[in-house]
Amino acid sequence: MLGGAKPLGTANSAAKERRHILYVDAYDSFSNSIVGLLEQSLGVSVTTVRIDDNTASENLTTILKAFDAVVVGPGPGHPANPIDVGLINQLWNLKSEDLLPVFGICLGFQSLCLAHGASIQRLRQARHGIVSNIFHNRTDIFRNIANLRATQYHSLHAVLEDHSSDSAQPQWQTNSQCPYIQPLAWDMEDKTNGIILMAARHTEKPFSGVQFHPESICTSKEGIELLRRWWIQAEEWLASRSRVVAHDRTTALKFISRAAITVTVRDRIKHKVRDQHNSAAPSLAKAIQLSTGSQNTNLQWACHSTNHLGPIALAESLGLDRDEVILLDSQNHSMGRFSMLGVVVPGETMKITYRSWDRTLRYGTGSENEQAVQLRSIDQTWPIFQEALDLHDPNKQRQQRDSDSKNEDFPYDSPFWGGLMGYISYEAGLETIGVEPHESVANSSIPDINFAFIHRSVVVDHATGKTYVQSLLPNDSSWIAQVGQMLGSLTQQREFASEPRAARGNIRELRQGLEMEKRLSLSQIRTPQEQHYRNKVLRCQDSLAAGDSYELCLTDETLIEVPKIDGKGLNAWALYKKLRRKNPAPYGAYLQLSNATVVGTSPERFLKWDREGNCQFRPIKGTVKKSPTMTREAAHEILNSSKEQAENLMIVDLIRHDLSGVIGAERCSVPKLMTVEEYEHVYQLVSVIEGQLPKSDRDEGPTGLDVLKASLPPGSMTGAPKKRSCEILRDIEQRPRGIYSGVLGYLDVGGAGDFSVVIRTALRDAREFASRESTETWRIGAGGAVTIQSTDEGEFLEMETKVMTALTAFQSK
Ligand SMILES: C=C(O[C@@H]1C=C(C(=O)O)C=C[C@H]1O)C(=O)O
Ligand SMILES: NC(=O)CC[C@H](N)C(=O)O
Repeated sequence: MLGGAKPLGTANSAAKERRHILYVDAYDSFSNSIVGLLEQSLGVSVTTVRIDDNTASENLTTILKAFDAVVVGPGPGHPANPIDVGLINQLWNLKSEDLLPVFGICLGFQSLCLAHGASIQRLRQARHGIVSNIFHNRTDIFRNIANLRATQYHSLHAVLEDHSSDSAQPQWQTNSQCPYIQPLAWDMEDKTNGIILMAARHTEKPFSGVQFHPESICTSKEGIELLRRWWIQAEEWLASRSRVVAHDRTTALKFISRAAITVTVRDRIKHKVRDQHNSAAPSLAKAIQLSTGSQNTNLQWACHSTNHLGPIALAESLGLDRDEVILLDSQNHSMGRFSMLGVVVPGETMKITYRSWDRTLRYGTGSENEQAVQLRSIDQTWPIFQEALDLHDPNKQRQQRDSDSKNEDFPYDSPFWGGLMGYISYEAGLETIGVEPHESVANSSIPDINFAFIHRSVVVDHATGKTYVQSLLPNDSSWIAQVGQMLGSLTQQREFASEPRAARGNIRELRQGLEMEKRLSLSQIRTPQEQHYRNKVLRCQDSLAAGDSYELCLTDETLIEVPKIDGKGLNAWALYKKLRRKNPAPYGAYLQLSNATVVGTSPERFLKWDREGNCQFRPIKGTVKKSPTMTREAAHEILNSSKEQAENLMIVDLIRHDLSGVIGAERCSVPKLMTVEEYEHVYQLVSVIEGQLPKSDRDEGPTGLDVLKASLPPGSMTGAPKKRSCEILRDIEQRPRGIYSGVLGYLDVGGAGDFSVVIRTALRDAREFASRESTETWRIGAGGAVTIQSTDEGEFLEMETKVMTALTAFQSK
């Protein structure tokens, strides 16, 4: 595993001017981790440039004058394809006076070999997320390196001598086909592929590289050592040439697109301030605040011991099940602690939606006062949300009011005090990474961001049996008292369950249930057609074999047509109650908001952060269906196989990259790598990636929302590298995913947040519902990660297993 990397020669280099490395990013999902590793272990400063930055490409030699060395990163595609490597090719032809050390990783390494006579061929079986021993002769960058185990993510490999690739003997000398490329390491363990070139150097120029990934969480710490060896060599070369680096870097930086430069946290902060000046954020955030009729927000709250009263009974007693509402329901599951009810007050609660398709932000407390604002891009929405949260932050408000009331306490054990609740769709995520959605998204009326600003909330702590009733509205103590009374009587009722009341409740429930079952017995379920799905799996594998992706999370949609009776549809609340019974999960969700109905039981946390800035991702990758013959031990064995572990590892590395891009790689850790968790119908392989936001004022440093927006769409639903994988999936799936594959949760005014991945969830579109007379349509998305080791049949069965977890609610008894 990758340990904490210490800067090289700290004492000496502190006195010296920091060296500068230019990192060339080929749109990989591991780049930020590489940048972090370089900064940490070499004590250098890194600037990123993208392969397709035209201005940078035109001015590359000027840019290079401000750098000591270049690292060319991994990426999707083929080194012979100009689009996949962009400006990388220019590096191999630098004039002698412009020459500088270049280190290539994976695609960058292949490009180096290709430019010097090697042929690039497909592996017989691609190696994605595979960890193996690297065989080397302890020279050059491998000097003093003993056992190096390293992760590989490649479909292609460099062949230095055609016709001898089946040779079982590693070569260490140059050959006539590649007279300048000297091999330095090989993979000797792969029976299918034979020996594979793992590292090489140029014999005359300061170019070298590796085929594996030094930054992967599963690469041993010798990976860092190797980079240090390269760096020692690079510095020696620089000293021998007396190469002078331009001190004034402004000219060079002028030619690099700013979108790519912002890798370090420090740069991000500067950008953030600029973003906010540009946007319409302050006025919209103010409008949200003024919708309450007051400039001031106060957090009022009460805490009750409710003896483990669930949020369902509570919602029903408050009549919330009949209208718009958001319930985040952890069901007292071993993996979840809190349940929360966001109260949507008809005509009063501010709803904020954004559609990626037409880039329109809408907000208002009802359709009659809804405002529409045309935005340039989704980037402009985040400062609005952040500003609205900040305006309502009770701690900030208190500081502004008077500094003497510091002892006034807030319910710190409650993770949500109020704020934004709702979801962000998959297509909204696509917009954040610059991927066009499938064109049919234009037909959907479901917003891509769908939030309500929740002033009134109830939070149940299942661990302590306490319930918090909270309001951010001015003078709302009577509501708090009223809910308190309700809680009191519900708790009492449960303790001394008076027969007649319980019976009455049961009769209503029974009637509701019977009616639902009758409709469901008449419903039609259309699951994806097996052969179609299997063909799509094979198409995914074609892309994997070509080197365009390392893993693709393929998905499809199951449609359930339910007959309407007297124009009325299925009772979504009753459906949710049935689903949570059939498939208990820590991220149960019921949401009825702005044209969307969500009924879900997701097992997967996307991202949570607390008010102290501790962030946590919990990606799931690796699924085994439970059955009478599938014992826990057997499931463990399957989930420990190379196929499942590779699948999970790729996503862990991808999420480390996403998180590192915001908080810096040195703040990220992986406390849990590939542990098996048991759910109602499946075993899952789960990892935990954590990070700490830098301690700074929220106005300056990155916030949890910054981490969220930089990590969309969720990596476990895309595959890696994210951008190219999403493009491939769009073309294969031929449909928008909508809310499925998005994230759902809350942004708390106190600074916390928690979002699940929207899976194992049924969805209904209110406009579509209204447009049809006799039936309504529910949709359940499901899929799974396709890797080179998948079988099309296995993937189809896995998709079916996942659909079933949510489909159980639609099956009539
Ligand atoms: C795609 C789904 O699930 C995702 C894929 C998983 C996998 O490939 O094992 C596991 C959990 C989710 O991240 C789904 O449930 O529809
Ligand atoms: N990780 C990489 O850079 C992969 C390089 C290339 N696309 C391959 O698959 O071989």
